[in-house]
Amino acid sequence: MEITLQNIGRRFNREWIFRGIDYSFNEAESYAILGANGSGKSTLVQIVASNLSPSEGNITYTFKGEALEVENVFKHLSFASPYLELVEDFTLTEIIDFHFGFKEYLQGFDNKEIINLLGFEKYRNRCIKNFSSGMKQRVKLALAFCSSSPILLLDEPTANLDNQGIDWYLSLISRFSQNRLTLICSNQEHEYSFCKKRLNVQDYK
Ligand SMILES: Nc1ncnc2c1ncn2[C@@H]1O[C@H](COP(=O)(O)OP(=O)(O)OP(=O)(O)O)[C@@H](O)[C@H]1O
Repeated sequence: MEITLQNIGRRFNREWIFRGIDYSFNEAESYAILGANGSGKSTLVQIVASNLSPSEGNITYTFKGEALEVENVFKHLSFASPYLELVEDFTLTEIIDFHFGFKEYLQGFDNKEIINLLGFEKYRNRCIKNFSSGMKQRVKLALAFCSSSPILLLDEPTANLDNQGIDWYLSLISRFSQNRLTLICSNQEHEYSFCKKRLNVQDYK
């Protein structure tokens, strides 16, 4: 999967958040999207995910050498962010089944293996609404990691995680970002230190 941004800009009302982004995200590489609070990292990743339209410019997706229609992009990406809501009335095991009603499992994973990866065996029948914010964040990451998709988008991946949770993320990110185009929105070095490529949205004010 390759994603090309041509002269991308986004404004809310009259305020331009960024303009003139020309950039290519190449297959199976890892990118950090950097910038201060409010600089537009989440806005950019929402545009890349095709959840938000750019106010100007073009974005193109190439999958296996062929152009991909914008309306089909969602099928090829996994996304985790603190502002993404989980269905609170589901138990852990139900939410995994629900998620994988729409997505395919990464090879070698199923409901049980994801619960093992989370280390949440004793919480399998607990409702998501009774999970702590850090536990929910781990679930969001595990669902994204274990979905078979060529694009992995993580916005503030260690938000709400304690030191143990951060270590859990760090122990997994290299493995799950391998062979997929990975974008990490962050201003915390530990979250993206493995990314060789960096795009700072503040360079496009
Ligand atoms: N729907 C919206 N309507 C109006 N303004 C918005 C909207 N969404 C975002 N903004 C504004 O766009 C700017 C960029 O927000 P964004 O969330 O992309 O920043 P960020 O770099 O991800 O910030 P943070 O590091 O705090 O998460 C901010 O000024 C924000 O208030």
